[in-house]
Amino acid sequence: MDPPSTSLSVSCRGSPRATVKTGDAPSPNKKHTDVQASKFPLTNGLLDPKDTSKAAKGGNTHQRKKRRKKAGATIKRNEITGEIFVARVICGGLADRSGLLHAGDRILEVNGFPVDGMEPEQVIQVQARSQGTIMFKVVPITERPIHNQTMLYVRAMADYSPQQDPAIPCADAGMSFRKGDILEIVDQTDSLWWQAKKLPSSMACAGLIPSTNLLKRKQREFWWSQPYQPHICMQTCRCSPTLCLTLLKYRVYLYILSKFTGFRRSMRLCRRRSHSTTQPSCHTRCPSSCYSALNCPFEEVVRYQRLPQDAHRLLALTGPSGVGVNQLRRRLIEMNPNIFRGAIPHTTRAPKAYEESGREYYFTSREIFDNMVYNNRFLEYGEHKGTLYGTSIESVKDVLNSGRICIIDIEPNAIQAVRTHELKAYIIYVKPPPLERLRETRQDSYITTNYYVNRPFKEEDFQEMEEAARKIESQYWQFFDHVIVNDELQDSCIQLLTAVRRAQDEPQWVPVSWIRPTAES
Ligand SMILES: Nc1ncnc2c1ncn2[C@@H]1O[C@H](COP(=O)(O)OP(=O)(O)OP(=O)(O)O)[C@@H](O)[C@H]1O
Repeated sequence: MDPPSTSLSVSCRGSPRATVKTGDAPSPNKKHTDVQASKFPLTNGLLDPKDTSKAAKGGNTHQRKKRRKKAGATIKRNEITGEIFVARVICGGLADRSGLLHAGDRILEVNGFPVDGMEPEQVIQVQARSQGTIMFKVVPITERPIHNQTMLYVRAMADYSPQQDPAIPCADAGMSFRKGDILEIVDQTDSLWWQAKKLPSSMACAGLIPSTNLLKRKQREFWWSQPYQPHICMQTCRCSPTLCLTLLKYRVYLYILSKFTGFRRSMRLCRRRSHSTTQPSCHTRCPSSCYSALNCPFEEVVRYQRLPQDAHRLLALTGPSGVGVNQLRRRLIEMNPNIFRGAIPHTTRAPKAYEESGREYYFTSREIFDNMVYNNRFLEYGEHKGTLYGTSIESVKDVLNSGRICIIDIEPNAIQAVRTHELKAYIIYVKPPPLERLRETRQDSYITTNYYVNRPFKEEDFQEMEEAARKIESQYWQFFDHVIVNDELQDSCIQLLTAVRRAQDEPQWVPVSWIRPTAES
């Protein structure tokens, strides 16, 4: 005897209902094309016949798109038998909420029209022409797979747009995301196409996104299709420190910031140079400059709330040269030096008469410094006029272990070095305001360049800042926990204080490896 088929009717005035009839058994899957099963309009999960008629009879495409909502299922055709199947049911959509349609169900009829042999697009047209109740006659899948879905949250490391992805089974069911977005993966049944929701979100319905494996595959294919470019970054910094440093050619700016204890002379790596150069450098501890979404298109994250007895999270400010990173850092420390501290840097230069090792700097020999570089003990380091400067992990930990909040400014390519289980850095990106606001707000400010200390800002400084910001954002946006547009300085300081409080006292998404350390982390 044939297995039973089911007629599903979805009504605008009542709950979805089902009746059982007889029909054919579904055939085994062959080659399929997914298409969004339905675009009929829904109001609170029910069909709205008025909207259906409007959408069918009139209005431009945009209006129609706006009125129509997704039914939440996609269909596919067995290319050999011509049978139409439900390809997937989108989590949270009408079909899912009704509990009546399941992936693998074979569709026999839509509103009395037999659909066998039709193209999926034709099936959709039949459905789109329907008003009010839409009736599906289906043969339910005999063995529904049991899925033990585990909750997975990820941070996207790349941008994705379903409309620009020819491989997506159904672009209408796809969900776009931008790097840095937090996604809740609600369904991983299909190893290639996951279902996800963007957080924070009020959207009931999930969207299709490529899985990690699929993205990696796509990125590998893209990478291989690119012309060969020699890559000379020495990621591990296991090279001879002297060779490494010679390659760096970094300059360091020194500012005497304050006479207060804990206020160090800032080690300023030359931002201009590092942002304008296309050569990758190896002056950071981790291979951050080579960080590639190829390795990890999604980063698994968990919600982390610092406990009162835990060390504070490191605050790391970054941004284009001249934007005001150091000014903001300095103001925060000035506000409360008992709470906020910078990390004392190491240097190979001789101490001046008034300087004391461990106060302004840790004064070390070149051999010791080289050794520290070799053992990856610096978050970042550089050379200026034959002298080496570096911020060590140990000096950051000293501040954190003293119960204070450590605030440092870093180059963007040192971000990965501070995103660790032990430092749990909260990354704040300081972004320049639009050009006209830069001109207005920086009228009485001074910039320090490679050649001048404290000269008035010029138009080219603003242009360079904008350009550097664009590059930083395109490469590192996914790592920023907070963004401050440094327009009015006073406002930015308030925003910084708020961000600092949030970082320490409110739950945040952090890499899962910080909470459940793995062998690699
Ligand atoms: N919002 C602001 N409005 C006006 N002036 C500002 C603002 N923010 C910073 N400045 C001024 O801009 C100048 C550059 O700031 P700062 O030294 O902090 O830059 P930076 O980002 O640390 O860059 P670099 O690393 O190249 O030194 C300083 O004179 C500072 O006082």
